[in-house]
Amino acid sequence: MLARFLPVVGPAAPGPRTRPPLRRVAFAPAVQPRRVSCHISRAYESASTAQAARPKRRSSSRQSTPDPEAELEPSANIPEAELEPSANAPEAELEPSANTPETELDPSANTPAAELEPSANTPEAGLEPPAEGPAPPEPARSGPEPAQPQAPAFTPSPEQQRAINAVLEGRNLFLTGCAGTGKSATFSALRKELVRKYGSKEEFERRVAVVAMTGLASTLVGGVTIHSLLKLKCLATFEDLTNMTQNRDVIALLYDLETLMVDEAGMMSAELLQGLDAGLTVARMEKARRHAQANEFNECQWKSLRTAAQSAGSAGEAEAEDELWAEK
Ligand SMILES: Nc1ncnc2c1ncn2[C@@H]1O[C@H](COP(=O)(O)OP(=O)(O)OP(=O)(O)O)[C@@H](O)[C@H]1O
Repeated sequence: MLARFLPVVGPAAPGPRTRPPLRRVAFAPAVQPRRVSCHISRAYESASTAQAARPKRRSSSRQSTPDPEAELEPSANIPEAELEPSANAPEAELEPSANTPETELDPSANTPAAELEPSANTPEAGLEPPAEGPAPPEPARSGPEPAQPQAPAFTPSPEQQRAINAVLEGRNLFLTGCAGTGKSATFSALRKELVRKYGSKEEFERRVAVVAMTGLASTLVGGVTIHSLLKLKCLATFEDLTNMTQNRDVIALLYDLETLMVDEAGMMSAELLQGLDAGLTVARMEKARRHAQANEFNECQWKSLRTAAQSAGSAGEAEAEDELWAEK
């Protein structure tokens, strides 16, 4: 097998056999991309662990259960029939007239198992039956609601903060890193920072577009798919992309855009990237054209004002304006 990887350099040279050095194939890119790494804090771990281990509500009414594991996860270890004492018996044993088909039974006697036992807080149904009498005291509910463990506020690591600052300063950023290094967390933190920067949701949506390559990913990052943003079909052809740059709605949308956040940008095809670039270029050109038009408009206004002043006979004012005009 090793021979397959030895470089073939021609016929073997006579003389002492020296093993040529093996060539190393480097898979790492020439330019090492900036990586974002993070350290999951202890507080975060303990919070999530506490949430996972939090016993379910009904375990309070089953404190006499000897098995501690069963107390934590009753549904995992105990069959559903054993959860309620009255449910131990099969349905046929619950009612003397069990042989009768269910449809023919008295409704009160033929209630399904979940309805028979109002106290059966089955997790599947999650039913809270109407209280038919005075409710038994429940120590867990009588006091104040126990505080739910919450995930601690996200504190970006220095690397993550550097990435966020770069975008806030208006620089282009390509964020990459291994799985679980905190890219998505940085993405969300950056989104929050931009919402804070623009003050309102409307302004944020006008200035920032958050897109992803798939519908699910776009939902997770609180954005839309890039195809939806650019009004493209799923499998956009080159012609579609060209048409997109002439779509006034799309250009109007890109016109005000200051930041484009793309999740999983590596999934973007070269054509799509090119189309996006073309759309943004057209939008920028349109902006420059309108700006120039606005300046022209100002000049026109200035001229008409000057003409109006002259016709009004205020020669002094007109001369002053002439001087100003000459300065311009
Ligand atoms: N600064 C931080 N402090 C505490 N926890 C963090 C921090 N950054 C990331 N995490 C946590 O690390 C875990 C992985 O982060 P994240 O999902 O953002 O990684 P990722 O690089 O996007 O991973 P993947 O490439 O698999 O999507 C998450 O549980 C996240 O909450």
